[in-house]
Amino acid sequence: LSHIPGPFYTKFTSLLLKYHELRATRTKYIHSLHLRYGPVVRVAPNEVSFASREAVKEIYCSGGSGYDKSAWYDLFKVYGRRTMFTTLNKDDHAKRKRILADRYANSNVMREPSLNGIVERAERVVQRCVESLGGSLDLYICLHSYAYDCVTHHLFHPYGADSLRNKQDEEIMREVTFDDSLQNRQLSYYSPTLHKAISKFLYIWGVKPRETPLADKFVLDTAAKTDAAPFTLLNRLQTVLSTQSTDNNKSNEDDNESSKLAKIDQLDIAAELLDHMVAGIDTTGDALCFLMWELSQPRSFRCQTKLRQELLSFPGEDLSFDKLPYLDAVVMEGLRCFPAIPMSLPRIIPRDGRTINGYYLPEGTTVSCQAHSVHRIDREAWGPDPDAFRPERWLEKEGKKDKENGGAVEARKKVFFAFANGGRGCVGKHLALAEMKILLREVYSRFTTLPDQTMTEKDMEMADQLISSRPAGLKCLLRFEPIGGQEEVVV
Ligand code: HEM
Repeated sequence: LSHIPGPFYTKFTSLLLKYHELRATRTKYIHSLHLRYGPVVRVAPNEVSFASREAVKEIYCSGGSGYDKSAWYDLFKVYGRRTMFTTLNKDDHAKRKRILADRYANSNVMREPSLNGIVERAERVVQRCVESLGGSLDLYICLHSYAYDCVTHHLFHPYGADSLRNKQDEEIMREVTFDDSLQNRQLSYYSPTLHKAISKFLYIWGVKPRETPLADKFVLDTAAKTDAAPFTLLNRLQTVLSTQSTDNNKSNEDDNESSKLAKIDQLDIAAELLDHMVAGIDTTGDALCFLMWELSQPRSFRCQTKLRQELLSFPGEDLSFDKLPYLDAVVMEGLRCFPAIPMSLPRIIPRDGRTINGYYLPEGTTVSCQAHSVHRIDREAWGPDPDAFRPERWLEKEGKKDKENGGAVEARKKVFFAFANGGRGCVGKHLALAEMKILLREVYSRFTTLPDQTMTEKDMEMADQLISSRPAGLKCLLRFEPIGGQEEVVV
């Protein structure tokens, strides 16, 4: 890869990259290389990072699902099983996705029983805000509880969690959210032998493996239920399992639709559900946390006020959000500036190699895009102020040049990478967006939010985890002021 732009040492070694991975600063390091070398940069002898429209399209969307995932995803196996997320090749992935994608379709998420569960949980957050009046509220905890309760509602209803009110459920959320296994898991990936040899010492040094016994047990127990609500993923997976057993009793000639799907057993069901539960907690929790922190800064008061004005002009019942374009713009801009998964999503160059952005890459090269850079480097899409939080960029009228590119906002949406892109993009996107919009509507139509004075910018710096990113201080204290005085807050 020596013909590709990048620091000279990356021709010979990946040590600096690994150092940044261990320090939880990989995303920022790669971004600094993009700022210096442009949209294509060699980051290790066998790895290239891209930050361009063309690369996103080729790596993640060509042939529908883009290139196969790299073996790095083995780190995320659950109960020793591969899930949809950890499946490396696209055919197996497509089989699993066919089973469950309809549970995440917008039409299923926007159904009343699904949506009402989210609204109920958002009201519990408002209750917490009310209780905090006169002091501050740790939104980091509160929003992770909200995300946990919402996602388990969608996966398991009526067996979803209630961590916003129940301490035992909160313990499960904390176990997942405060996981500190980054370094341990990286070492097990890069050097399994060394990892095995020194694993006991690692524990003594505080470099712990991922351990979530409470969450594991909760999901194993709940996944065995056979009477979950029709809109849930558990219901869908149990139905497939029972159809599969019936089909096994029929002759081969009778083989039907289920043969096109991956075969699953009870442990696969639990693994898939645990994966989705974990995928739905930190992502939505952190995305909302960074966004509400930004809205609470003096520099963004203008946006907070504009959002409130819109919410108060269309109060209440309409849950489709059609009449709330500024809310949509705030959420999009939040996910652009603070994507919960800001880092590289590694894929492998297929047989015979490929050319991306004019550079030939041989088979087996690791390639990736990271949302943090894709959302900033392309000045044509983002303009001269990519680091500014400016929701209006999602509402701007088209200029002449934009028209040629298919419209300013439409063009921007094509580069938007917070949920990745193509057939392996985020299946929970509609659920996440509904959770975010409902929560912001419930909070900002009642309160002004301000940062607590004990908080520092450092507390809210982006700290990489294995796949997502969280505030470095593991807290986000905000103060809530009722817009019409204390007695006006109606939950
Ligand atoms: C703001 C919130 C969220 C963001 C930013 C987000 C982002 C992403 C991204 C970038 C990916 C691709 C990862 C990769 O290629 O390695 C992904 C995949 C995935 N997400 Fe999300 N996600 C969010 C919320 C959710 C929620 C609520 C769920 C609910 C269950 C979910 C479930 C999944 C699953 C199962 C996959 C794997 C999809 C596949 O491999 O086909 N996500 N997400």
